[in-house]
Amino acid sequence: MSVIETVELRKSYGRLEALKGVSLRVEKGQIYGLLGQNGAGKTTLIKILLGIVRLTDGEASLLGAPAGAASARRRVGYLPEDHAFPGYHTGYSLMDFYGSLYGMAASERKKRIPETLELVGIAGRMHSKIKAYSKGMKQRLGIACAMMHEPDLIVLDEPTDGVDPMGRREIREVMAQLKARGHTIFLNSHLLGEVELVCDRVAILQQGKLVREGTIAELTQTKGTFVIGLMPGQTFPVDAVIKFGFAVRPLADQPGLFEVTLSGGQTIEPVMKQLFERGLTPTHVVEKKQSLEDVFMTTVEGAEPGVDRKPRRGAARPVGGRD
Ligand SMILES: Nc1ncnc2c1ncn2[C@@H]1O[C@H](COP(=O)(O)OP(=O)(O)OP(=O)(O)O)[C@@H](O)[C@H]1O
Repeated sequence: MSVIETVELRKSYGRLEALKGVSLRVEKGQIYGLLGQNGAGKTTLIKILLGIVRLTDGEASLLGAPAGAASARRRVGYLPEDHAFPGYHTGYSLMDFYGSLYGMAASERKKRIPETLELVGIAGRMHSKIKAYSKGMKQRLGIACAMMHEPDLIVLDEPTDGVDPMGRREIREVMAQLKARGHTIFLNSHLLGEVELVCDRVAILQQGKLVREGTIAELTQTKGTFVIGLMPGQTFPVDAVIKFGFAVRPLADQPGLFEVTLSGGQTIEPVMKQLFERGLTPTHVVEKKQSLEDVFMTTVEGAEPGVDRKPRRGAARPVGGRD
């Protein structure tokens, strides 16, 4: 049984189609990232799963039950985006309040609150007022509230929003610990570097459609593109390599390195042969990997007419090649 499953999920708000047939599946124990530009439909999908809004068509299930069923909702923890906890509460009193909403007994809350706050690293401040907490502490308190009742699935909407790099790393560690304890995490975040570090699988939504889905390794793999560097003072034989049908371009942001792209069943051997025959010494030969940000930008490029995008770093135009 999948933790989350949607099949051809559609949602319209009046004439606006926020989701246009989204099918995805999240398995137990995964950290699953949902990506997309503003307005792509991420929050709508989460709200349907949690029964906050109704789907228009298709199917959505949560922990084996139809989305929104009370039996499944009880087994979910949710950290909404832009939450604002009352500053007069302490971390402890807020969690006590949440625990009572979850229906937890007082004795259970007394045990569970310090344990959970310990796990997210703010147990030492549990009796301080929330108004004195930093943004990172508030986010960690939000995660603690979402996981207090030991849910099977934890839905985190922008958990690292506004948090400094150190705090983000700590939140990543909390997510890794939750995964190790068997929780499934569904993460909605704009911070692609974070997502790349922590997620097992990722889905990219674009204007209500699922346009990419896979493991981080699958999505970031760039088959057939190599980055080659030579000993200082040596010149890369660009023309000779192009003659063999490879595309070559210097990397604008890494002087001395060249990107060589293979096509149609080529291997890198002829390029290496050219280098060795010329007495050149390659000091760097690495098959290129894209960052998740590159994948995301390539995927959504041109999606929003009129948006002025900055050129990506190192995105010089390739020369040569057969395509
Ligand atoms: N209650 C609503 N009524 C009408 N339109 C809505 C409503 N909620 C969302 N929308 C629209 O549906 C589309 C998807 O919105 P949604 O909030 O799901 O996107 P998102 O990917 O979560 O965006 P963001 O990253 O900005 O939070 C947007 O065009 C939005 O304006």
